[in-house]
Amino acid sequence: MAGHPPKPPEVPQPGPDDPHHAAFAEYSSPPCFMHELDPTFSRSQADPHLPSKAPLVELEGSDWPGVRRWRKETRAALIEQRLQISANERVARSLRISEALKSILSTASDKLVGFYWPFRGEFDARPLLTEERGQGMRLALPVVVEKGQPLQFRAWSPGTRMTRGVWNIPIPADDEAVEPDVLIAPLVGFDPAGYRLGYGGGFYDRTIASRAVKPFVIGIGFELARLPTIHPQPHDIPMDVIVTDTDAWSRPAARMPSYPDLRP
Ligand SMILES: Nc1nc2c(c(=O)[nH]1)N(C=O)[C@@H](CNc1ccc(C(=O)N[C@@H](CCC(=O)O)C(=O)O)cc1)CN2
Ligand SMILES: Nc1ncnc2c1ncn2[C@@H]1O[C@H](COP(=O)(O)OP(=O)(O)OP(=O)(O)O)[C@@H](O)[C@H]1O
Repeated sequence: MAGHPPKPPEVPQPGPDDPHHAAFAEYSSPPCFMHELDPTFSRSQADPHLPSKAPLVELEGSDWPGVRRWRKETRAALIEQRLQISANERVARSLRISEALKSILSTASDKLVGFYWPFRGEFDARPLLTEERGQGMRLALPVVVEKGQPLQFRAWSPGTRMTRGVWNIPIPADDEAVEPDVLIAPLVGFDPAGYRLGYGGGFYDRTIASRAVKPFVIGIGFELARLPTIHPQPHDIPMDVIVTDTDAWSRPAARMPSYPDLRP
C-alpha cells in the first residue's frame, strides 16, 4: 500500500514457545459448544474484573456524527481494557474461545478460512487454525490494499514468506488474492443483534458487501467487548456467529455454506 513500504520481515510464527499454544495442546478433544448457541444472547454479563467500558450516552441511531464520536471513544476504551487482561486470564479466556471456535469450525475443514494476525490484544486464533490446517482447512490473511476499499485476502500457511502492511501487521508477501468462504473477524465490540465494532476503517463491512457470495462470518472477541448496542448503521452487516470466552451466539438464519443447519 502506498506510504507503507514493506519492511524486512521478522515475523513470529506460532509454535511451541507460544504460551497459548502450549496450553491449548492439553485440549485435544474440546467439548461441543453448538448446543449453547443462544439466538437471544440472553446472558448479558458485565466483566467482573474491569471497570465499566463504554461512555454512557443517550444516542439516536440516526445521529451518525454522534454515533461516530461514541464509537471512537468506545473503541479506545475497549481496546485499553483488552490490553489490561492479565497473561493468565488471557490464556484461560483464549482456551475457552478456542474450544468453542473449534466446535463451530468442525464442518469447515474443506473451507478457505480468512483469519487475522493478532495485534492490540486480539484473541490469537493461530494455534487452533494451524492445527485445523492439518485436517485440510486452507487459511488466508487480510491485507489493506487501500483505505475505503474491501480487504484483500492472501493464502497463508506457516511457511509463507511475510512482509508488513498497515499498522505494521504481518501480511503474506505474495499478492495473489483469494476469496475465503468463512471469515473470522476480530471484535473490538459487539452487540446482541450480532453487530460488530471494529477499528473504524469499515474494512470488514466493505469486504462482506463486495462479495457476490456472502462469506460466513464469525466474530471473535472477549466477553468484555459486549455492548448493549453499537448503534448499527445501514452499512453495518451483522455477523453469522459470535464467540466469546463465555458465550456463543448465532444469527437465526445463519448456516455454514453447503452444510445443514447446525443449530438444535
Ligand atoms: N489483526 C488484525 N488485522 C487486520 C485487521 C484487524 O482488525 N485485525 N483489519 C480489519 O479491518 C485490517 C486492518 N484494519 C485497519 C483499520 C483501520 C486502519 C486505520 O488506518 N485507521 C485509522 C483511523 C480510522 C478512523 O477512525 O477513521 C488510523 O489508525 O489512523 C488501519 C487498518 C486488516 N488486518
Ligand atoms: N459498504 C460500505 N460502503 C461504503 N462505506 C462503508 C461501507 N461499510 C462501511 N463504510 C464506512 O466505513 C466507515 C467506518 O465504519 P465503521 O465505524 O462501521 O467501522 P468498523 O466496522 O469499526 O471498522 P473495521 O471493519 O475496519 O474494523 C464509515 O464511515 C462507514 O460509512
